[in-house]
Amino acid sequence: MSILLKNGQGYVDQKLTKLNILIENQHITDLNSSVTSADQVIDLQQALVTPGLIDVHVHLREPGFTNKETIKTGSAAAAHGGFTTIGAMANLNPTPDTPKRFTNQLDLNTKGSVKIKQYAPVTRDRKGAAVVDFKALKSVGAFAFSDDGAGVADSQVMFTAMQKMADLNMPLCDHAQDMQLTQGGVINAGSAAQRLAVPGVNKVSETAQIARNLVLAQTTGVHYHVCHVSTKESIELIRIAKKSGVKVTCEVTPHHLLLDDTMIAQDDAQLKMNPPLRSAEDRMACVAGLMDGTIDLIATDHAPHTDQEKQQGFLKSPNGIVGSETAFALLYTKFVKTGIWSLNNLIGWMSIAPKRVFQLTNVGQLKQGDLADIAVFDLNHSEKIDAAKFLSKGHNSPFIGQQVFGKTILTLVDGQIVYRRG
Ligand SMILES: NC(=O)N[C@@H](CC(=O)O)C(=O)O
Ligand SMILES: [Zn+2]
Repeated sequence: MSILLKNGQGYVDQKLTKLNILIENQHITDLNSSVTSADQVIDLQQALVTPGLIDVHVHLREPGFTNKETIKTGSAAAAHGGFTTIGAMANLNPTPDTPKRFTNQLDLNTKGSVKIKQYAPVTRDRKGAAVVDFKALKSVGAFAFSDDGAGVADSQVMFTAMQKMADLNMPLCDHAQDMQLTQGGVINAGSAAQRLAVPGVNKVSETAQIARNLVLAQTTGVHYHVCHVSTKESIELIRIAKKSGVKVTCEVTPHHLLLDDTMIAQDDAQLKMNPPLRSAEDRMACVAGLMDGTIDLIATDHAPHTDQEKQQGFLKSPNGIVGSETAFALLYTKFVKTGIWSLNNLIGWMSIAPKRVFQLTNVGQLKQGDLADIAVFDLNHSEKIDAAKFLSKGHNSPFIGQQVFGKTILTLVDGQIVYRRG
């Protein structure tokens, strides 16, 4: 089976180039082929071709919470967003915390239409008490470890985990949050929380946890990756740590780049997530952190919940918003179309950097000979974000109704079409 993607354009060696991509046996055999026929020929009409996007922070919810999402719907949503590889978090039921459970999880994950890299938790059942058998879980395919959804509270547990992971050369991905300092807050502690009279989450709950973990990471030499960084002070600490040689990397979500708590007008749980939307100053620090290299990559933290759950307001709703199907278009429209970032920057943060930071294998990056993991975007037309078009079960997005450029036209995984715009 061969596919010819003709009349595209994309970045090859940092230069925008015309592309006629020939795909044979799952691989890109030529980026600028002169052949005119293939089993399937698709005219891209000058659309943008990128390496398949990579999202290292996704919640797929299966098993345990399939009313919110399944592996099938979550991976279809990823493909709809141009993602060809995703990192699936371990806050599932059962938690994939033993080799047997982990192997069962990998079996379930084969239902997905994109490549799923599976996280294992740091502690048994993500309870923060006993560490898992890292070596055994690595040997059955864990690509990284995270208790995401909760921070690892106990310093000794974190220290032990980091020591063991350093020996195994595995990344520890930290949902950095001190639950005692969080004190039942539901949105950022600040003017919106005051105005709406709801309990606030003080930003020190994140920053203090990162400070402790950076010290432990420096001592152990582990690759310490901070998930969804959100405060100016956290970013400043990471900047200093990087300069002093700590092996630290971090990610930021689209929503922490696009939204802040000054935009919270009323009690609306589509704006409730963890970490919460911070101040305008924090948001600007996230943008600056990406641009100066302190923040390594963008990850969505796609966290689907049911409509019913999200209709309960700030006090009762669960944390989280969906992100897979809107990330590229929103960021392209807000930052690239306005000239703040180059297209190359955005592709770097959404594909090249995640592959490099996590040393992902079996992932193609738009090079001759690579696996054909490819996304194609329409940069010339704008559309309203419409929840009825989501392939995710979750509709919990604060971006519904926004007019965006950069909708996905086509996504291929190993040369197979996994999404095509109708
Ligand atoms: N990021 C979120 O707001 N929610 C995550 C878990 C979490 O990190 O709290 C979820 O699994 O729903
Ligand atoms: Zn998290």
